[in-house]
Amino acid sequence: MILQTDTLSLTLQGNRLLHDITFDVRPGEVLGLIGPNGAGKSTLLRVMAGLLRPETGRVLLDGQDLFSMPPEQRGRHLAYLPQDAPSAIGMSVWDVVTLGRLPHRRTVSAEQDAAAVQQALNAVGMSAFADRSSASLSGGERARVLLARALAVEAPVLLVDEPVAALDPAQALTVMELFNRYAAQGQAVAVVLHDLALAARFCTRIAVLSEGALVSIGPPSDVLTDALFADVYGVAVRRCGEVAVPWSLVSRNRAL
Ligand SMILES: Nc1ncnc2c1ncn2[C@@H]1O[C@H](COP(=O)(O)OP(=O)(O)OP(=O)(O)O)[C@@H](O)[C@H]1O
Repeated sequence: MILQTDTLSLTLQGNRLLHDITFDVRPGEVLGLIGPNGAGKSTLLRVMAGLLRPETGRVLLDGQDLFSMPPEQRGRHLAYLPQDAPSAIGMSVWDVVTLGRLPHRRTVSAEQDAAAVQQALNAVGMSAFADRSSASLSGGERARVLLARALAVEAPVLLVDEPVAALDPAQALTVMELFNRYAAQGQAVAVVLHDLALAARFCTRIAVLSEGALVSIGPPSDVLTDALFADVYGVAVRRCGEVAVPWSLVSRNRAL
């Protein structure tokens, strides 16, 4: 399924959070959403997930307006991992991941639900933790369980907000490889990232948000230019092979 935004704009409490955003997330791709703190990435993802209505513009899923879809249908088509998912105190890991099956209520068998939960736990390497209380997990373990909850939806479109922020380098690579595998199976993945080396390596295309506007979109090598780093982040980079490493502040005032 293809998820498109059409001239989205949103102002909340006098702040213009999104301005005239038109782009799409296509089946078979991992689209990286990057940009400075406060650029509007999470807000955009929430609108794309149908959780926040845009002031103007539309979100279309295979051409159908997302906000006119019954919530359970929308929930089966779109899986969303928020940046700050609350901890489910007292629930087991298995039960937390099972929450991802709620949109399928009464449409599939209990065995199918259990198989999806098991597969999601396997995918993030957390099946050995199934019976543990979610309250007892480390930060990185909790992040992987919450990702498993989104994977358990088995949705054709996956929207994930900073899924690797709490992960060590090996786990971060594992998760990015997982997104590439999902995309190779035909799913559309949109992922908010701050790690630009991971974005360059694993994303099919990168969309750059700055101050609520989409300032660039395309393949990583076209988008991640020295000018982009200077203009959007206020940093100069050093290049180590294909990887651009933030190296110095172009303007200390701008970057702060
Ligand atoms: N309900 C709201 N009312 C007013 N302003 C808001 C609201 N929600 C978010 N904002 C503001 O909108 C801007 C964008 O927030 P958002 O969380 O989308 O940024 P982000 O790009 O995801 O940032 P980060 O990289 O720090 O997570 C921020 O300046 C934030 O303070």
